[in-house]
Amino acid sequence: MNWFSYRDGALHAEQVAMSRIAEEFGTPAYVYSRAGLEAGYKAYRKALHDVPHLIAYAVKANGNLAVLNLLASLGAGFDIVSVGELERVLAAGGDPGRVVFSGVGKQREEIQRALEVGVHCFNVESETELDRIQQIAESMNKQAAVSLRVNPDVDAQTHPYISTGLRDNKFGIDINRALAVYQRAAGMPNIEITGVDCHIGSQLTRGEPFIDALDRLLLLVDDLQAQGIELKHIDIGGGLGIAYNDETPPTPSDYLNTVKARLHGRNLKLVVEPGRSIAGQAGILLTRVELIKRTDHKNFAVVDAAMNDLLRPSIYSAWHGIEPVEPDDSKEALVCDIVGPICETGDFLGRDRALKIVEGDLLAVKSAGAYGFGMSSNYNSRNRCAEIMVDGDQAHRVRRRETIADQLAPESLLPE
Ligand SMILES: Cc1ncc(COP(=O)(O)O)c(C=O)c1O
Ligand SMILES: N[C@@H](CCCC[NH3+])C(=O)O
Repeated sequence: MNWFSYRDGALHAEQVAMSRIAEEFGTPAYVYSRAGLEAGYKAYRKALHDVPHLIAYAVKANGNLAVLNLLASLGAGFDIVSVGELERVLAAGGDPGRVVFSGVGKQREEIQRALEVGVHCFNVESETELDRIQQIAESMNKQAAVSLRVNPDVDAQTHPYISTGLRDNKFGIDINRALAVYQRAAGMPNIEITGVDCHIGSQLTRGEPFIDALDRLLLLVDDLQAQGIELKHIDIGGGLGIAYNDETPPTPSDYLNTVKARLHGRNLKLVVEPGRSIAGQAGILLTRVELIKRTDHKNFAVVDAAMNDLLRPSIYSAWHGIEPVEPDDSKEALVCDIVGPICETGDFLGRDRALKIVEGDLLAVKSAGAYGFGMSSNYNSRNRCAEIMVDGDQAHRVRRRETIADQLAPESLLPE
């Protein structure tokens, strides 16, 4: 389902025409749909209404403050991987008691801050980190709630760069070591064991790898119980994919019904960490065709967005739907690559697309609500673009476009 649809010959986000947004706020711009974000979150809430649960939205997918604030107001918790993400959650009104802290390289100051505000738990990714948390918690005279992120050695069948549950990946504690690490943790005075966690990758389009990983985790839960270590929660991570093109991932409810059936009869709160499946389809990148470049071999539509705005096509060869905002059949179809102005051949948003476009037309790059703005950069000293949230018939700017002055301000010169 997509919250961007065509009416009166133009693409609308809910009731606002994209051409109006381009006029008012300029391009390129990310445009999010409040209704889409709400629906993404509520799909999880509905699927989990009958079991104790925590929906910890993965901030990395889209950490815009208005997005976080909206999700917090709906009751979401958050999965964070840095103190920066923690501060964003707090600034957006999120409840630290509903935050899980993941990541393989948590720094001392980050652990300290998380203990200070009282996060729900740390998803611990190594024994070294466990020792570090014990040490810091002791120095602060606090108890640290801890869940071990286990690496179950399961192939998520996704792009290798975003697969995280194989034993060759840097994430989590080898499942074969987990029992011993739990036993060590149980003896640490400032550690409170609360759960177990795994996250095997992102953009999974089949349910089997999730269930495979869950089954392995449940064997561990049973072993722990036999050793007298009782867990309060099981965190199955995020990772559910979306349809960028013709993929057919399970819906949250299909996926979670299978999970709930597996957990039936166990006294475990179910924690999930979805990112993409909440925000992905609720955003587009709006861009304008600067010029059309024709050669004997190939045509290029050079647009005003680039790989610095949307990196996914460049680094994962990811496919995003690209469509004119005002489709016009009277125009001639042009087979072209949609490219940005950046000095890299890898700077493309789409390849070999047939588009009926001329210079000046607006394009929508679809399914860009997750891992879009969050992965953007200032490469080639380009300004990071604005973010707009459409709410019914209103469009609000929820982050202004940077200016060159913003980029120059923090720089310092060597003393003379
Ligand atoms: C630990 C962790 N949790 C949750 C997520 C969210 O994943 P997704 O956006 O695929 O749901 C990620 C990213 O893959 C992650 O690394
Ligand atoms: N950045 C990735 C997803 C990585 C998920 C983070 N663990 C993407 O754009 O698809």
